[in-house]
Amino acid sequence: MTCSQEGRPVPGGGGCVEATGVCRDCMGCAKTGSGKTAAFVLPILQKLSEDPYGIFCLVVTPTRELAYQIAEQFRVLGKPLGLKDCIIVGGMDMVAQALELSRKPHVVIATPGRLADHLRSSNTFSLRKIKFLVLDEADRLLEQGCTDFTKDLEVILGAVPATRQTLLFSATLTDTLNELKSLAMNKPFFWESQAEVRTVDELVQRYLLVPEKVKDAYLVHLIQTFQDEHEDWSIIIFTSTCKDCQILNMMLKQFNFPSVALHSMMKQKQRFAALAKFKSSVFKILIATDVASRGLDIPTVQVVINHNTPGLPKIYIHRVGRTARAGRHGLAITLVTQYDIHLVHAIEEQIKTKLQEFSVEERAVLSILTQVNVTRRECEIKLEATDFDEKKEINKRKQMILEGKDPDLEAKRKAELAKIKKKNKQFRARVQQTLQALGLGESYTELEPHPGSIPGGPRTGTSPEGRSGAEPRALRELPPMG
Ligand SMILES: Nc1ncnc2c1ncn2[C@@H]1O[C@H](COP(=O)(O)OP(=O)(O)OP(=O)(O)O)[C@@H](O)[C@H]1O
Repeated sequence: MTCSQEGRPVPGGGGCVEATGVCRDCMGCAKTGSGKTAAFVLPILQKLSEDPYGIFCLVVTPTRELAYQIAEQFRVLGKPLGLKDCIIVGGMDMVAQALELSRKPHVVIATPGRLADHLRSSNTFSLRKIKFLVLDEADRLLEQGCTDFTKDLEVILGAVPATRQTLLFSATLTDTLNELKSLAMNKPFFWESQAEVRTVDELVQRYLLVPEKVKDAYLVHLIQTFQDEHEDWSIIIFTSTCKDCQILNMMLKQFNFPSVALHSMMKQKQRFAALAKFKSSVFKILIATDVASRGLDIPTVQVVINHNTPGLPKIYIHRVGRTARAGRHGLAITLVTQYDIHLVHAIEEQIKTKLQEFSVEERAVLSILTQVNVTRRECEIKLEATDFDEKKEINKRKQMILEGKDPDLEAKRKAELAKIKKKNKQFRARVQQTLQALGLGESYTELEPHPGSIPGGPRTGTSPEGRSGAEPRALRELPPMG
């Protein structure tokens, strides 16, 4: 493959070694499951074979599971070279890691937080001689989301030499291109796979319009159907929060589904164990937060279900990319409530394709509705009896302290904000009452979302029943809830 500078690949272009022999930094953007890992592992191993020493290469990646997966690829492909690697991630023994680092492995694969901790606290190893710095899922590493890596990255970038080759990879690089360019120097070579549609052709993408309150019944019905019809299929269900992930797992277990959970509030050993059980197909259902949405390569995954519609199109791209990998086929179903329709439109616009409706037997959903809702409530009560929320609070406080914030001050600010919001709400309610008393309430109630309707006109692939614009049947036929 050859390229143009900062452009798409062009025939006969110069590649990433300039005429002067100096290696240019590289930014690689290709669809999920297309083999980006091997695209950086193989050239690094080739260079390592010419001049083997440690520490030769540093790979930084956002999640611990991904670090282990990348290390596995280095091990398999680097076996003939007698490659020595070292994985530096949080949740594992820091002393053992320090010892491994001091033994000068050829390749270090790390998550930012733990590596920065080692750099701050230890002088038994050095990254001053590395030739390659790889930032896998580079856009995530630079994002300032719920986990902000920027401070740790500063420490890491301060510890690596200026003369190095930096390689940035992701399926969604383009949105953060300008920030990434500041990391990649010496006229970065930018390679982007040419395709209008940003998801793979082998992926069938569907949405299922469901009222918020009956979402779980639809989920249970979908899983039951897939289990009955395709015994060997593995399914990943993505949820928005750790708590939801935990509750859904408890709930599915109550229905005797073989499920495991993966989220950041679990101990690292439990996380690895859950993933291993799912990878080996001992458990066919993985319920996960976005900690599993990037990079994980599990060939047996046939279906991805989004229990919540992702708030950002790029999260959607990575989540659904856990299936239909390396030329295989896969199915992604996104549960969409009346409040999420604008999110679906944003996703469709980004991926340049329309999601089509997935039709289900609604009578079957209705038949399990009460049982599912009661089970969920029972699981919620069980979880409330544990210290799950308390643990979350402790973790939050720890994170704030690490970020240099005062947790008590932050709590006070949050409480004040909530007070202001409450006052605003009361004020709006009073205005609404007054308007209604004057017979002017109509224009305000129009702002409320109508369950089941899809603003933005009819969609492609609507089922023959033509649910677009109409209230879904399940919503009208719901039996009274217990
Ligand atoms: N040339 C190849 N031929 C066949 N399979 C390949 C090839 N290169 C890579 N693979 C396999 O394709 C799968 C997906 O590769 P990989 O995990 O690197 O994808 P990716 O592009 O990094 O995806 P993501 O964006 O989701 O991280 C892996 O199982 C890998 O072993």
